[in-house]
Amino acid sequence: MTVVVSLHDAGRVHDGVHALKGVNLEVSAGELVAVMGPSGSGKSTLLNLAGGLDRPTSGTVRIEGEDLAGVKDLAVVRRGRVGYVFQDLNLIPSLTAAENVMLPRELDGVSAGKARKEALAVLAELSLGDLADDFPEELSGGQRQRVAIARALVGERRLLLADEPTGALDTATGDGILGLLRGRCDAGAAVLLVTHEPRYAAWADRVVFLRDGEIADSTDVPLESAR
Ligand SMILES: Nc1ncnc2c1ncn2[C@@H]1O[C@H](COP(=O)(O)OP(=O)(O)OP(=O)(O)O)[C@@H](O)[C@H]1O
Repeated sequence: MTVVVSLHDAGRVHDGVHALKGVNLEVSAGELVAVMGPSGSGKSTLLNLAGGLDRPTSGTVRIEGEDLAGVKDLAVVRRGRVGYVFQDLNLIPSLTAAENVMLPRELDGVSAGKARKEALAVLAELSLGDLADDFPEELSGGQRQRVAIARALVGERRLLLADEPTGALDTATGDGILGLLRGRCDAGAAVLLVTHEPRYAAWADRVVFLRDGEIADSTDVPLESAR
């Protein structure tokens, strides 16, 4: 299987705090890896490095074989290859749901017409088709969460990163989101999912446990689990 993202001995120091220490991790196409661990163990830092939102202070991060240390503008790598669902939803309040989802594609040079078509298709997949022209403030918390997820999924990105994507959602909707991530994964994406919930980790192929910035354990999830 093609390795989509790899961290080699990757570390990140924030103001003297070792948020991540010498982490080695590879996620291949078709693989969903759940990242678990106590608060402050480095889960978000790991996701930020894997997605090129932040650079390591030691070690190497590669996305589809490309060493990010040699990339001047990480935004280009992110927009084209990485979908990221943030903990805070980060929707732009002055744009409709569809426009929020279209934005990363338009920034990539896709025409407005094509970007809208893609956005409407993903929104429909997330049962948000009727709300495409609503603004974030007109949506419920759960609906906003799903729009943020639609924005991460649009455009066939090879690497999807989700930081507690089910946080504001009820169990049924959360299961729906996991099903979607799993579907993208089975279609060839690599997915890294931070979650505190074992029921969601059961959808993963592998669970990585972080403690004090290090991988304390890594376990393959048996196929007969919740999936
Ligand atoms: N920008 C920053 N500046 C200073 N310290 C930071 C920064 N980001 C993270 N840290 C520190 O790095 C460590 C790891 O943080 P991180 O957010 O990655 O953990 P986490 O496992 O995602 O936590 P949580 O589950 O609470 O979100 C913590 O000690 C945190 O205080």
